Amino acid sequence: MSDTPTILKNILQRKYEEVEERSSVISLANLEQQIKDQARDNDMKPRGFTNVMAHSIAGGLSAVIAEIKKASPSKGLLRDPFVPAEIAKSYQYGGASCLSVLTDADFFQGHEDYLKAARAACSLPVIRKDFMVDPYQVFEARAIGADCILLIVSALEDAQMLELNRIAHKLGMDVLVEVHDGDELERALKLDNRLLGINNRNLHTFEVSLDNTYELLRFIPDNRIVVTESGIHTRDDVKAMRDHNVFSFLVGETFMRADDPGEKLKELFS
Ligand SMILES: O=C(O)c1ccccc1NCC(=O)[C@H](O)[C@H](O)COP(=O)(O)O
Repeated sequence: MSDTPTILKNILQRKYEEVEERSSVISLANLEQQIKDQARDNDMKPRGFTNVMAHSIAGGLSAVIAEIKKASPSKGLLRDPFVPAEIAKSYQYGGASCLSVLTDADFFQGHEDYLKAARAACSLPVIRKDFMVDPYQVFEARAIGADCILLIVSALEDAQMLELNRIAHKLGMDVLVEVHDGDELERALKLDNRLLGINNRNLHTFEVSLDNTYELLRFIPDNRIVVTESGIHTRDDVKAMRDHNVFSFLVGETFMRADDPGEKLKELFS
């Protein structure tokens, strides 16, 4: 990776600072205790993110991870007013398989409370959409109720990725491993996770191209569930992906700009 500053590098730098700040307020031991205390609460048990995705696809449907994000670095403010619990209900009604909730505050105007509120308002599994660089964040994810975490290959060394993946599984969560190019894909395939995300957005330049999914697809073994991420806007985009045997989707902006996100989901996917 070059030394030129990019938005992804800025985000990652901030994440390391954030871990320092947060762990000085709530220790890792404290988080672990919270997770233990919640273990008997049925509502907090992991909801089986990957299984729900696999089940949707097996039934011939598209498995849609519907995203709840207020703003993004590339597009600015996407939705205001922004009520995560209402959006979650609307997504469930619209047929989403799972939810993705941005918890990053500085770049996406997200919050952990948004994940808690969205998850409490529906029965769908939820991925904590954030930039994971440290085990502390994985424990934090489970403590707030996340059923899955995102690991962005370009943000991590191999050893870090393995460690975060191992901790997530130990805590009963699933992992979506995200790649953008062939080198990252080669690294991602060393993990045995079923869920593999191909981001059509280059997180350094913001350029989006659905061709990215088509190009990387042929290198992915059949036992993986490929999730195409970013830049899905129309029924034609969905049809083109399905024609390429891609049945799982992560969609944010298109839903966030719609008056009724669940209706928009139906419009694109049914
Ligand atoms: O969306 C951004 O501007 C962005 C910038 C830097 C890192 C990540 C970023 N987005 C995360 C995502 O990839 C999307 O939230 C997700 O795939 C949904 O994409 P879309 O449907 O295009 O909102």
